[in-house]
Amino acid sequence: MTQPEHALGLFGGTFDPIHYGHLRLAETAREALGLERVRFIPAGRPPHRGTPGASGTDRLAMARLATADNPAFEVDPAEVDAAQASFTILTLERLRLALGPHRPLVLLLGVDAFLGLPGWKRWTELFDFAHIAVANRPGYSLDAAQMPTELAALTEQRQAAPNALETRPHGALVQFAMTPLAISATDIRTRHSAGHSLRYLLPPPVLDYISRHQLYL
Ligand SMILES: Nc1ncnc2c1ncn2[C@@H]1O[C@H](COP(=O)(O)OP(=O)(O)OP(=O)(O)O)[C@@H](O)[C@H]1O
Ligand SMILES: O=C(O)c1ccc[n+]([C@@H]2O[C@H](COP(=O)([O-])O)[C@@H](O)[C@H]2O)c1
Repeated sequence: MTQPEHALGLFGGTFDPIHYGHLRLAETAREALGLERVRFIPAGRPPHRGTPGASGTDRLAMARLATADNPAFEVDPAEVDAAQASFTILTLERLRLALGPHRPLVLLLGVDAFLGLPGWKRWTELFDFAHIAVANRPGYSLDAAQMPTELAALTEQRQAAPNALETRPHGALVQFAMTPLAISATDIRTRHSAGHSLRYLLPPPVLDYISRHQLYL
């Protein structure tokens, strides 16, 4: 009999720059959802937003610096290296092909990203490749009454307990609670360009990278 495979967390983002909100989300997901590892996937050309303030190379470098001290974290450069826009469905197709049909894959999203799901390319097919796990974020609510109808319907249909993630490779929707952190990359960029301190919002090696490379001025 084959052993069940451990779940892999997939965490995509523009990470412009990566901050403690991202890192805490990933660490909480790892622990709360029993993930073996979390793979950070910086978007090369993120859909549905303008060109990031830092290049893909810089955002990838910062993600590597931020995650280097956590043995359960890894960084996937594929979206930064790709020529095309970073559509999540294409990334999931690629990873499912590479990792085989049995491994549980868990796409990690903050609730703001989840609320935008109906605008994503082939969004209903995401569940054919992965589970989705949603974290709280200050300022956003998962209240069904405030969701687009199609998202509320999908939530009702797919919602499962976290222990469902290990029992099948894809298809479940779960929520998990992290310590609320009102940190955003937009706020970090704005503070920095105004000459304000970024200390304690992101890891010191990322702070150092931003200053050495004169980003977000
Ligand atoms: N403080 C936070 N708490 C919970 N989730 C977060 C937080 N910051 C980012 N996320 C989640 O991380 C993922 C990547 O987010 P992203 O890289 O766009 O960061 P951001 O801080 O929202 O950036 P920006 O302000 O540039 O939009 C998304 O799923 C988002 O919901
Ligand atoms: O696939 C899509 O259509 C799609 C649309 C918007 C965002 N995404 C992905 O969602 C993740 C978070 O996006 P963002 O803009 O909040 O950093 C990132 O991995 C994006 O590539 C994906």
